[in-house]
Amino acid sequence: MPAKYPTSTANKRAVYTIRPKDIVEILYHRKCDESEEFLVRWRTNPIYPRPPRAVLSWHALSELDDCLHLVQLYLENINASKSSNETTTTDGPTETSSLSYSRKRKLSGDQVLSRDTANGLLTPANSADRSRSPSAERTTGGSFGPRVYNGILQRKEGRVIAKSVKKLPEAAREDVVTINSTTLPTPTMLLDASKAPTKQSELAIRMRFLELLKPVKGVQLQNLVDTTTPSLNFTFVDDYVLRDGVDAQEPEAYEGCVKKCKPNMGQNMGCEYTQWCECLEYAAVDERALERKDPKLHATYMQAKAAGEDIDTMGMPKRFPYSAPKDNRSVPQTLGSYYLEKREPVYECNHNCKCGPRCKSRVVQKGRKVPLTIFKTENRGWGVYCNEDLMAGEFIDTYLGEVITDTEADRRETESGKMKNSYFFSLDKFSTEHDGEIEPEDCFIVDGQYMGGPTRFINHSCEPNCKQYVVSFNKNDFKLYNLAFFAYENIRAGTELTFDYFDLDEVEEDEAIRRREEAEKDPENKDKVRCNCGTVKCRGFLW
Ligand SMILES: C[S@@+](CC[C@H](N)C(=O)[O-])C[C@H]1O[C@@H](n2cnc3c(N)ncnc32)[C@H](O)[C@@H]1O
Repeated sequence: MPAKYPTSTANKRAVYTIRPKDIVEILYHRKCDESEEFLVRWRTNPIYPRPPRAVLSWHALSELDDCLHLVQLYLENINASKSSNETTTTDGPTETSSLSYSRKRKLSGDQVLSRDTANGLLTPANSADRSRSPSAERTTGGSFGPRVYNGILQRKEGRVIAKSVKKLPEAAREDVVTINSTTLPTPTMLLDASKAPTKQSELAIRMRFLELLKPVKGVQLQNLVDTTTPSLNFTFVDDYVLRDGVDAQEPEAYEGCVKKCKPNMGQNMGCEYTQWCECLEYAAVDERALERKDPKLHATYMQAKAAGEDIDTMGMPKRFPYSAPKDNRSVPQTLGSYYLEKREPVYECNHNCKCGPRCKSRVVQKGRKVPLTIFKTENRGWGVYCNEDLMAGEFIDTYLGEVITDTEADRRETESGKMKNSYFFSLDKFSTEHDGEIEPEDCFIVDGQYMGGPTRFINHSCEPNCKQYVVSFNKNDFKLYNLAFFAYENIRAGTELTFDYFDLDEVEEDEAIRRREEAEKDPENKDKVRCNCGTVKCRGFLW
């Protein structure tokens, strides 16, 4: 291991908390005096690239409290190098997916730092000898980076820096390892690091994630597979986070049902008569009821529908999206089978409506009611299951995240690189590509990578048990609406929840096998992300 000096400063150092913005990366770790320490590469001032501004220095875990996400990234790197010869799965925050309608998932690999291992010149294992002799360093060839040392930290101009090795007593300097910092960590260092303990840091990371998860009621974390934790570089949110260029109507401006709907209509469930409810103006027409009620209008409607023409359906009977609430509250309201199959947008009532809070057209807006667990899968990173049985049509939760413009989405995709997964979900249900009126480039995109809810951990399956639906509380806003997951079949408690990221129509088994075999044979596909959904209808690859 590198230098023995000066572990005695550990207590003094512990008062400092290091700022993430001062760190380029964490390079290496070791166990020292029973605690795990990390070798940090500092962001150096280009004008003073050498000490006293430290380039590299060792830090106790307690000093890295604000940088645990960087420690986590480092540990993922170590694990990836450990298992580089094994089959790896893309996992956690470092991967991506994309969801839904037209925007294709792009993705990719992870944020594991790639290194030019061929250039690894010095290793800590043998550096003790070399470290005492600058000439040893020279024999490694190449240009020399500043020395690596256990600097004594001091505070200066609001940042933590280390004193130059030259300021150490002569005797102590002898013990300081000197290596070329530009080529770290070497493969041997990584190998050594892979053997050093990580229990304390893993526990600290786990505790930090549980803190992040605490405000998310009814969601637990479970890992029976390994010691990892979902990315700390993630914020749980309970609503969309609107970014530049995305504007939402004020809820006061939503158009509600105000003319005939009343809280005490029919069975005291609010909107009772579908042809009167203004919120259902664009909802699916109940064709059988229309035929019964007005055969002439029905014929006109059917003709217009067959010709693909727009027709004003206000005043026609519509299909309610949800089953009626039961007195027995243990029976949830469910999405009707018509909507479940046809995937037509669901329009819920809003707070400007006169129907009141008990109205049966209010389900998604009341939020998640089912308890979920984010759990580690064997080969698909983190996934989600529900702790209770779900009925077909039961609402699970919405997909949340930052809502961004198409231009911003392009910028993020470019920035994240060719193989970077995106976690994008396009709000393009009403785009011209889907017979709507919004130009595709004007559609917003939900990016759930760094902000979102538990549904962001739901994995893909080519034969899913859940589906995503468009749910709007504001029938006139075609750009901003909710993406809601509903159970597509009865799902037993503890079964992983999945949906089809590509939202493809059902593919027959033979066709899926044909596609899979074709994809596997194509050498172009060697860099693609393999789908591990394990279903008979698996199409082979995610992207
Ligand atoms: C939206 S995330 C789902 C949560 C993710 N598993 C995690 O650990 O954060 C999508 C990523 O999960 C992984 N994934 C999802 N479904 C998968 C599948 N069927 N097979 C393999 N990997 C899958 C892929 O790495 C994908 O990029």
